[in-house]
Amino acid sequence: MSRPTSLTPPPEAVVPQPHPDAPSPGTELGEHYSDCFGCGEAAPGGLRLRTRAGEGVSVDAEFTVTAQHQGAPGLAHGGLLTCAFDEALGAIGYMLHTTAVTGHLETDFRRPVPVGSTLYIHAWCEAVAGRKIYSRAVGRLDAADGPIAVEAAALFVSVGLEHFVDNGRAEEVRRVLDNPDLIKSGRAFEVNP
Ligand SMILES: CCCCCCCCCCCCCCCC(=O)SCCNC(=O)CCNC(=O)[C@H](O)C(C)(C)COP(=O)(O)OP(=O)(O)OC[C@H]1O[C@@H](n2cnc3c(N)ncnc32)[C@H](O)[C@@H]1OP(=O)(O)O
Repeated sequence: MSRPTSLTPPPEAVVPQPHPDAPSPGTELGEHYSDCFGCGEAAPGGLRLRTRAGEGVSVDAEFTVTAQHQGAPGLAHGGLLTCAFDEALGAIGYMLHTTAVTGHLETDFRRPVPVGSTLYIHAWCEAVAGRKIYSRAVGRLDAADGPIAVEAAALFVSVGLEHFVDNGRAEEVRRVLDNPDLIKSGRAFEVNP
């Protein structure tokens, strides 16, 4: 048996079912916040991840690597690839109807990801223990059944709206509270000032 880590679900963890109000498989999840670097349309140079609800507690996402995402010439920066996985893994919260933030995230880079390629990410929840959500993801090059380029494992922690209101910079928080449309509706996040 391998050594337990912070990514090892505790014995009391359960395999979750999708929330009864979770979006059905194939539903486009859209951006969760217009300025989000991972999914927002308004974020300059952002990843613009496109995410759909998957089967069970899972999501599928696509990320096309542009010249703005380079680390080495013509190759994606590893940190930005990790960002794409953070975003996809975070979207699992929609399937559980909770808002969760990353506590711990590990990424394994298996092959280089060239500019112009599209990473097909499948992310799923393995277990939930109280507020702790244990998830994994795999990213394949240029097709849903393409070669594996990146794998990730994460622990997310469910938080309330106050996490964002209390910790975010006041001007952005105020802007969102004044215009809840900036946080997309029809998702797990409800902004009720
Ligand atoms: C204006 C309104 C707008 C609203 C708009 C909403 C927008 C919705 C946006 C969503 C966004 C998603 C975007 C992508 C995902 C990010 O990128 S999120 C950004 C990156 N992550 C962060 O900034 C999180 C920073 N960390 C924290 O805030 C706090 O450490 C946490 C994670 C909330 C936990 O703190 P806490 O709530 O005080 O809870 P705590 O008791 O410490 O931990 C709870 C449990 O988790 C365990 N745990 C916590 N961290 C770890 C860790 N790193 N390793 C192992 N175990 C851990 C603890 O041991 C504990 O276990 P138990 O004792 O229950 O067994």
